[in-house]
Amino acid sequence: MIEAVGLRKVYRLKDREVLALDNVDLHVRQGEVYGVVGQSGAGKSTLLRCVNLLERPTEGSVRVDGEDLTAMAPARLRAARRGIGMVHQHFALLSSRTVAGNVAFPLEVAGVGRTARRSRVMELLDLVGLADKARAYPAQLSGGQKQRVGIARALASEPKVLLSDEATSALDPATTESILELLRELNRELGLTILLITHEMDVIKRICDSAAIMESGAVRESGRVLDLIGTPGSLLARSLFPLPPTDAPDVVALTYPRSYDEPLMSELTRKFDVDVNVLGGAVETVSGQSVGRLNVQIRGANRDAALDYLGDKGLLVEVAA
Ligand SMILES: Nc1ncnc2c1ncn2[C@@H]1O[C@H](COP(=O)(O)OP(=O)(O)OP(=O)(O)O)[C@@H](O)[C@H]1O
Repeated sequence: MIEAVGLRKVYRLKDREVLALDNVDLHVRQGEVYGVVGQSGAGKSTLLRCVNLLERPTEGSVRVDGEDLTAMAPARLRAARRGIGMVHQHFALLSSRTVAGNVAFPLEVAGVGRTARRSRVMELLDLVGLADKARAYPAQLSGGQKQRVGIARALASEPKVLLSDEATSALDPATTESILELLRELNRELGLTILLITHEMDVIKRICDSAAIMESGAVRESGRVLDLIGTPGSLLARSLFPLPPTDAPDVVALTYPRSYDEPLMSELTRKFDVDVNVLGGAVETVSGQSVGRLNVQIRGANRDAALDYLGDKGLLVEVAA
């Protein structure tokens, strides 16, 4: 759905150059929620702006829905951009227009007639749960409601792809949760492909099917979230499920890359006669699977056989050095 290949972006300043993207590839499948995560300055916003060509990459190509945006003349590019919605961190609403007026704005620009516009705006407000706020002004809304307006406006031109630039960073945790829930629903119900950037690991855990970790303009790791969690040495797994340091003896870090029906820990104690003590960690639902990482102390004469057993079951077993 989104195929970016070999993206490089160099910003030329007066006295120096900044390499914001360094040979970045991105493959976002149709109908998935894809998260790009990284610290400030990693190049996430530049990547997002290069995907809809708000920023022209210095090198590389971007295809959205099979069309090469980088090769398009300006008029065709403007038309193609209507198929890509964008949601902003600070909402970017017009304060002098009502909620309905904000959502109607892209429809007006696209030349949609008044009657069709009105019914489309009400449909969109209904979709984001704001049908009763059509006549309110942005200043009368909460942050979460403003973002719902931003999302409705982004969907006005019926895009196939939604780009989200830190859509929840300015919101409190409960509101973040409800906006993420809304994005997930829109993804499922409309088949909308969502590419989001975030600095919050929790966003990846909550709604992303796939993810990329960026650092210094480059992608360090990318793929399906569950696959990455099951990959030895994964940065994503460590970032999603950080383990507190421990100096207790005989501790192993266990990564569960999927749900298990069988009670593995009690099987260990029964089959191998070892003592098992969970010291810390977290197990959470990601893409419908219970996955996580735990620090577990395993002691007894058959410890090595017990660890092999867990490895055979598909757990990642990392023995502290
Ligand atoms: N218009 C610009 N001119 C010059 N340098 C820029 C410009 N935009 C971004 N940069 C630089 O490019 C690098 C990547 O910035 P970018 O904003 O893409 O990172 P980011 O991961 O989105 O960070 P943040 O979350 O803080 O926005 C940084 O070093 C930044 O200073």
